[in-house]
Amino acid sequence: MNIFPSPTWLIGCGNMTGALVDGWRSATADFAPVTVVRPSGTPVEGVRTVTSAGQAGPPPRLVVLGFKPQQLGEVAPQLAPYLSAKTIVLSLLAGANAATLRRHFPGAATIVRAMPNLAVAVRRGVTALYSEDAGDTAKAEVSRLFEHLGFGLWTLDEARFGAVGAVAGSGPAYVARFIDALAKGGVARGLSPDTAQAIAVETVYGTGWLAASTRESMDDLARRVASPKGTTEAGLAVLDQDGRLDSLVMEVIDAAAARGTQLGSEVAGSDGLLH
Ligand SMILES: NC(=O)C1=CN([C@@H]2O[C@H](COP(=O)(O)OP(=O)(O)OC[C@H]3O[C@@H](n4cnc5c(N)ncnc54)[C@H](O)[C@@H]3O)[C@@H](O)[C@H]2O)C=CC1
Ligand SMILES: O=C(O)[C@@H]1CCC=N1
Repeated sequence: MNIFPSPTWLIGCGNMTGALVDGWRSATADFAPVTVVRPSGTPVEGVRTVTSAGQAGPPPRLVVLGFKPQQLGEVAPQLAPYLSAKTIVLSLLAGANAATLRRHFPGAATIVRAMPNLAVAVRRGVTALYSEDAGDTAKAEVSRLFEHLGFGLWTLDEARFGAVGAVAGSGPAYVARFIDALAKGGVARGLSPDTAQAIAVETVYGTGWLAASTRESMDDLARRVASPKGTTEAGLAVLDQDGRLDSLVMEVIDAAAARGTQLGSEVAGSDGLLH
């Protein structure tokens, strides 16, 4: 399957870009146009890997930024000379807004922000996309990359992009914590840790699948589980008391969003030119 603009460079290949590569591989993407640029040179199975942009070959049509936001100020000047007026810069960097990215890559054709989550590795990810300057062709090229990796959506503004990131980008970590808490409940009642984790994972997986299949409200789904005066109702009374789960999750999302804003300011100042 040909989904990559030619040439495509992946700058950095850690947890997130690695998850994208896993998803693309399982979707049988053809990696021939792709080069991974990573200082460590650690090979990526089936993908040409080099240690610097200077070794990557002809100027890229697409560059995926997959390093840490804090590295933007260091990496952008090394990369910018290789980008042309035909290059799409696709940034995965949390917090680095479109204006900051544009300042770092003034010569690129288009700047697109993407906020995927780790489940792209198994092609069940959620990816928010945002651009202030992408035309239809660039949007189609970027959409093609994500359409086999789960649910992707272009957001109308950067605030909504941030909102999807706060919920879905970070979401797998929060869900992992909830699974762990469920499993601990099983261990406390005598299950082995392995069994407890397996049933907690399968319960969350099955519930997500059910919810996605029926499209019913979460209230209705919970009501179908909780028999009047039954066991679940007793559990839900604790979970719902004073709306404490809602408040806790709201605090969690607020904290992540606030860190995103803070990261944005740190990164905006990292070019040494402005602010
Ligand atoms: N981990 C996640 O679930 C998500 C991460 N992101 C974003 O993805 C980006 C990467 O995050 P992770 O993969 O989690 O981090 P990571 O630490 O696992 O990977 C970072 C990669 O950058 C590479 N790198 C370091 N210095 C470099 C340089 N000078 N030039 C090129 N590459 C260099 C490293 O070799 C490493 O492969 C971040 O900007 C993050 O905000 C976005 C959505 C979700
Ligand atoms: O934690 C982070 O900063 C990145 C962005 C979303 C998920 N991981």
